[in-house]
Amino acid sequence: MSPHNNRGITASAPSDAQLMAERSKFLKNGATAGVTCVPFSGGQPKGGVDDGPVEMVRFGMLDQLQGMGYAVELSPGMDKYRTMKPASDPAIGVLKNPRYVSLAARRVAEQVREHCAAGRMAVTLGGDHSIAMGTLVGSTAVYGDDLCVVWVDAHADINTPETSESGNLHGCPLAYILGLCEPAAGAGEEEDPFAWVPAGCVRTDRLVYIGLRDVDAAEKTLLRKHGIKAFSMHDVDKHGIGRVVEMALDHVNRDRSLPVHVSFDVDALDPSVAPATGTPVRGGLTFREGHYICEAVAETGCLVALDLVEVNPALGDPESLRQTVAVGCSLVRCSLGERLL
Ligand SMILES: NC(=[NH2+])NCCC[C@H](N)C(=O)O
Ligand SMILES: [Mn+2]
Ligand SMILES: [Mn+2]
Repeated sequence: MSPHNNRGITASAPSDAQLMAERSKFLKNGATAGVTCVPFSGGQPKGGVDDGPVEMVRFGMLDQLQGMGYAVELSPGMDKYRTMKPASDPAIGVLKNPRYVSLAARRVAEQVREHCAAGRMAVTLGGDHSIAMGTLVGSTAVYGDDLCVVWVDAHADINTPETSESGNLHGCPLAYILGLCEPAAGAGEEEDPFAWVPAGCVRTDRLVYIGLRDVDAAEKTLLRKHGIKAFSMHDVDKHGIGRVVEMALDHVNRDRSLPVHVSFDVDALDPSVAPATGTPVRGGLTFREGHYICEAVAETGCLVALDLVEVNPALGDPESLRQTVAVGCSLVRCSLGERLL
């Protein structure tokens, strides 16, 4: 192809970076990915999910983003997430590792806030899903309650300390974010390590779920009580993923004029597609359905933050690990604008 147009003026093709900058409506530095790796497993009992980010990076995640034309700005000090575990962290009620989860999420919040404030696309690699408490505090600190959340998951992760049966905080982040938790009466940081989370920083009408199929009874009650929109796998079967994503975005962001944060739990995918994860549930999204969600959100130009969580390289054989890490990387690439054609 000739670089000259018919007026004889040299027209240079726009660079990938220019294309991306035009495509992201809210990012002043949309050609930079602000990546935060969070090797953290304290929100659930299985070891190994803390190796998720390292494995994704080893698989080439950052090089792949650079190959797409992104500059990568990596948050420093990821090893600190492993060493910041308090010496003593007894359960508070049913909640396990509450102080550790709180410390880690608080640090995530600061690192994500910095990326968002600099106008970068904030990409957070987990780690278990409790870290989304941090990512959402970070993104809403910059975008306020305009921020829309698309939560892609087999689970609703909306248990309160009162409703959680497991005591695992990766099942609770949205309850804190939406402000559904009773403040521990008169409690300071010691009784309520999550007092720093701005309750209600995400509005219940700006949250939408895709992929649900394992929701606790008390969580169903909460979803109904607060009128939170959710598209289960039943809805995906009924309408098809194309229609579901359109309806989901119409619900939170009808005019596609608000910033969007996608929190993608890899267990939303069917275990045949993403086997290496701590709480797999059969009957999940296909490979294409998962990618379609990411591509369709990318096309809106509204994405400002993405979490990719719950990849656990310790679970399953080497092929399960490879497959899950690879799919994690490709979901991130699609979300950041990789196109099939
Ligand atoms: N992020 C996840 N994988 N969450 C699973 C949560 C499972 C269950 N609802 C619980 O609260 O323990
Ligand atoms: Mn899940
Ligand atoms: Mn989850």
